[in-house]
Amino acid sequence: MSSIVVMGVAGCGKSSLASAVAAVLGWPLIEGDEFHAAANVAKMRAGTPLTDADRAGWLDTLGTELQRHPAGALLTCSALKRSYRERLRAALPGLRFVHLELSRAEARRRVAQRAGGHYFKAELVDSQFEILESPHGEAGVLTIDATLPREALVDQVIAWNQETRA
Ligand SMILES: Nc1ncnc2c1ncn2[C@@H]1O[C@H](COP(=O)(O)OP(=O)(O)OP(=O)(O)O)[C@@H](O)[C@H]1O
Ligand SMILES: O=C(O)[C@H](O)[C@@H](O)[C@H](O)[C@H](O)CO
Repeated sequence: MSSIVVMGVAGCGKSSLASAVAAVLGWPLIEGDEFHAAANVAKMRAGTPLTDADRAGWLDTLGTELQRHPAGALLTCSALKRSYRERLRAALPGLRFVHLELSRAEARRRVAQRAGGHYFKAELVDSQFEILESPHGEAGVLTIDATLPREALVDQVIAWNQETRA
């Protein structure tokens, strides 16, 4: 089992890191945000955080996507709660997670800067931190400082992948 989920709050750099790692490894990239139901996107656009029930179907869809790539894939998914990660692990036992750790202030700054037409608004950032359960201590987890330059993040993930790949 080799797939990796790049997780963390909005703005932590999941897409940026996962696409770079996918390119190095030659693995497909699954952009989790592309699989939200339209109702979820509308909710976030309106500034309302998603609930566990809103995320359940989304996580199941992502589990199915992971199963379609048995040779390994990179998935971006906030995966903020332990129960969300367990739901993904249920689809793919042994799934590994890279947690991009970022302060609330920096997450707010990045999301506000990106704002434009993006559906995820800066005022939703607090709600991400309110439910975040650190994956520290769970099996198959690498936690990294999301403020490092992207090249340093990529190097850490590539080295860890080699050490931990089954
Ligand atoms: N290592 C980094 N250092 C500084 N800025 C970064 C880094 N990685 C990403 N960024 C910037 O942070 C912002 C968010 O990046 P990105 O879209 O990759 O995050 P994300 O976690 O996928 O966000 P979301 O889940 O909200 O889509 C972008 O403006 C990006 O340029
Ligand atoms: O679980 C969630 O609340 C969502 O996945 C969010 O994290 C957003 O989709 C994403 O960050 C948008 O930029």
